[in-house]
Amino acid sequence: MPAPTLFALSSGRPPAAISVIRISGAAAFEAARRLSGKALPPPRTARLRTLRDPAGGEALDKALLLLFPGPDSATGDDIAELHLHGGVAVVAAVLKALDGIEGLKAAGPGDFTRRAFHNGVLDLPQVEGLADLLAAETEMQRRQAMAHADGHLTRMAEGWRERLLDALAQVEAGLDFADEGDVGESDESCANDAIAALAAELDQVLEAPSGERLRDGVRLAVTGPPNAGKSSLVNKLTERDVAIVTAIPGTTRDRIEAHLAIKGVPFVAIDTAGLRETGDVVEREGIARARAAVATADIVLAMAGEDGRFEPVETEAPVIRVMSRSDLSGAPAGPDADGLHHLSAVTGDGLAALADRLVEEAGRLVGHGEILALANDRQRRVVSDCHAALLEAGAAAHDPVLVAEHLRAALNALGRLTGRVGVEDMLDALFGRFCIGK
Ligand SMILES: Nc1nc2c(ncn2[C@@H]2O[C@H](COP(=O)(O)OP(=O)(O)OP(=O)(O)O)[C@@H](O)[C@H]2O)c(=O)[nH]1
Ligand SMILES: [K+]
Ligand SMILES: [Mg+2]
Repeated sequence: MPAPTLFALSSGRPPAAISVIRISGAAAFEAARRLSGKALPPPRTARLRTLRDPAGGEALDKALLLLFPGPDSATGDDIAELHLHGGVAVVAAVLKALDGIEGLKAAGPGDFTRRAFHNGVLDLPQVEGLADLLAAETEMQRRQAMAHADGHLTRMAEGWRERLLDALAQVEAGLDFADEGDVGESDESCANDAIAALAAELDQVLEAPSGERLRDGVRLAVTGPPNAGKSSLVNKLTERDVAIVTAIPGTTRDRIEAHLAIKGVPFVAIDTAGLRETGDVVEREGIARARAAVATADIVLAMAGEDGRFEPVETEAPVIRVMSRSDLSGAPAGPDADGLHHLSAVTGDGLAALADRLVEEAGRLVGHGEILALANDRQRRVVSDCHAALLEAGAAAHDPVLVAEHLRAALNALGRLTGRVGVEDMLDALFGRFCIGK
């Protein structure tokens, strides 16, 4: 059965100056012809047309009509695009008219991208990159996502695949000629070198940060005794009033998370309850949550209390020690010889130095602006499977039959990376990340 022709509003929610409706599939051009009632414009050339309801002939809007013939289109199918006046009723009327055309069906979230995947226009890392691009909020996220949507990992994986196929061909040639003395010998040792080299390369890729943290934000927990100035600092860093600040110790009870970007690096700042002994059950729960936030943070900002003392911090994450109120203490703002950051949440002095330090610490998790090979944990898992299979192939070097088997397992892992094999179970979740009309 041929896939239905899908339509959807691809631009944002009306009212807007302009709204774009996309129709994708074998019946797209016929639907456009029925709406516009005239000869279709040449491909990729916009023409002004009066759109009419094919059912009653009523004029619905004057719109631009654009056609993108498959397979060189965003979905690989024929696509017709209608650029309408973005009024609520205009868009609703055109969508209703499309719904009335036989063979057309309203698209669900990610349906167009799913079509592009099935038509081979995009592979899985590109689809993931596209989803990340639509969600990107900071400059570093945008650059990373765009590189992946553009095929950064796809090209790397293609190179790995070719090298694996080469090695496999050499090993198999060795097997075929095994009864003819030492014909396959040199091929085999060539293959073993190639396998070792690729394993070393994948090892480096796996060692480097993956884009997971870049996507979700580096988790930055702020901890310390009551009145240390934690909430004041979080408000200052995020340039918003996210947390209540008062002179009363024990003001913050709950954990408060706020997103912010420093030099394009995404962070999630977590304000927490001040650490102290207390009989108050609510505050005690807040302090337990504070400790949990610190234990799972990527970076911890430990702030000194008003007496200048630090509470012990239990975490594996790097800890940056901060002393606030430099405006009162007169301490020079910025890091001192011990790496202790003096700053003022009132004047903002010392904040830039702290921001630089945070970006530097975050580099180990999100890189320093270079495009990361792996964008997420799924990609990391399959590359790790591929790497493990290569190590097994290396360990089995004495037995070409086993080597070939492990190389096939490595190829299978690469197939899962690009979406050529065995990924059906994760596709629904992935396409569900898109909006309708994408
Ligand atoms: N002068 C000055 N006052 C500050 C500074 N930072 C915080 N304060 C004041 O110190 C008091 C406590 O600040 P908060 O930000 O509420 O401290 P906290 O650590 O969040 O306190 P709890 O939530 O109660 O644990 C408030 O009155 C702030 O205005 C600073 O850098 N300079
Ligand atoms: K307080
Ligand atoms: Mg607070």
